[in-house]
Amino acid sequence: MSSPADTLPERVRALLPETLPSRLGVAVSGGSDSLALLHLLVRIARDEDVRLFAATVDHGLRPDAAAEAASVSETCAHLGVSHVTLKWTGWDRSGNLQDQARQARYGLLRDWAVLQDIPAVALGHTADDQAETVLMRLGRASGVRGLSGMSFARDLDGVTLWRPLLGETRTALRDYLQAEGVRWIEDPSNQDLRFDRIKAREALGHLSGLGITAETLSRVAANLGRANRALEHFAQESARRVAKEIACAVRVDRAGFAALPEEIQRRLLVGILQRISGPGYPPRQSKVEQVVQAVVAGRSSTLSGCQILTDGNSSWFCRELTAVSACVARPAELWDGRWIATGPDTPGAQIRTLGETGLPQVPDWRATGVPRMVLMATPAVWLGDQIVSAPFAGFLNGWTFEMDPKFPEFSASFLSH
Ligand SMILES: Nc1ncnc2c1ncn2[C@@H]1O[C@H](COP(=O)(O)OP(=O)(O)OP(=O)(O)O)[C@@H](O)[C@H]1O
Repeated sequence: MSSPADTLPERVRALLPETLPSRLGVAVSGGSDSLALLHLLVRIARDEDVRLFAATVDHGLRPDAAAEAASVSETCAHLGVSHVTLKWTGWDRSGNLQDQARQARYGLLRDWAVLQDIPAVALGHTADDQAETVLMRLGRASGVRGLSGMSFARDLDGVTLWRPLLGETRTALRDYLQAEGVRWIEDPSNQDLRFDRIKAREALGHLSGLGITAETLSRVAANLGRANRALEHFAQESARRVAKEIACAVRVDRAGFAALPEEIQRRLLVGILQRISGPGYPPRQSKVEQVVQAVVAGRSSTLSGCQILTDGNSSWFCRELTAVSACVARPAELWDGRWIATGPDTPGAQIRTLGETGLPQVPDWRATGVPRMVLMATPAVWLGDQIVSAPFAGFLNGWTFEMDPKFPEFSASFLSH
């Protein structure tokens, strides 16, 4: 890290996959990091017959933003890289502006990439960003996953994000730009101490006496990233042994679960909850601990729109009936954001929970071996008050339900995305 600027291109190339896609995106704000990334990728793309596409998001929040985007556009034209400015106009003047702007930025970049048939977009996060992330997460008492910081690659709804500068310090990148005679834009919000990231940057400057620097903290992140991958692997293997997906629910063998280390129990629980009620913010640590205890002790509980029921040696994780009882969809529409029904053309058919009134219409539901509460929260096909099909309760009548293929398979729920 912080090694000489003249070997920077080789170091960055070595981090990227061996074969690059023929169309590669790069997100350029105009600051030193992403501008260095642009220049480095131009060199790489030229050597490897890759077409580079750059995008700048104009959040419309600072008077200079449009001029900055125009300056990036000019630089790109000079380098022979096609460039677009993506404008964000969506702020409703409520909520956390930084957070909304960031989410909007990723959304715009993702949609642009999909539209342009660009499978991967490179971002200019550096070792300094990584160190600041780790420092901020220390303040939130994060665990192994959080302290692993940002990963090199991540999926953003079908587009891969790469961070090839994570091993480089901002100083090394600025040295490189200076050597190349490139000028960058200083973002004034980088001085704004209202932002935690800027506070972390400031604090980092006072910790070097303890050997805590951008380099060491980003190495800590890399070490913990490796540990995290090992834990994910173990969690995935454990899930295969003690958990099984049945009828929109997950059945967990309580004895197997109780024998697992606490960290793995927690990871299993969070993965299962997100599998059942869809991705979202992970539940709070204290809540997760309570539910782990409840499963081990055989008590029922609820969390994140899921119901956890005990049935002999098993715990069942299913949708909480009240969380889905108002969900109504037509066949071919997503039910509860995830399930799609396919069956014979039935005008007027609706997808609703099987519920208390539907279950008695399915005489053989007990043959499934699935608890009543679990089945009641599953989707069924209705025509008025009549059940047409309840596949999870064993009454198919020509219908099936499948999870939207955009969701990964169950065992992938325990891996970071
Ligand atoms: N306005 C922008 N337009 C295009 N790309 C941007 C813009 N802002 C940031 N980026 C991209 O994101 C990278 C990281 O910048 P920054 O740390 O400000 O982003 P962030 O999205 O807030 O990061 P994080 O993912 O940690 O929240 C930049 O190097 C650049 O590649």
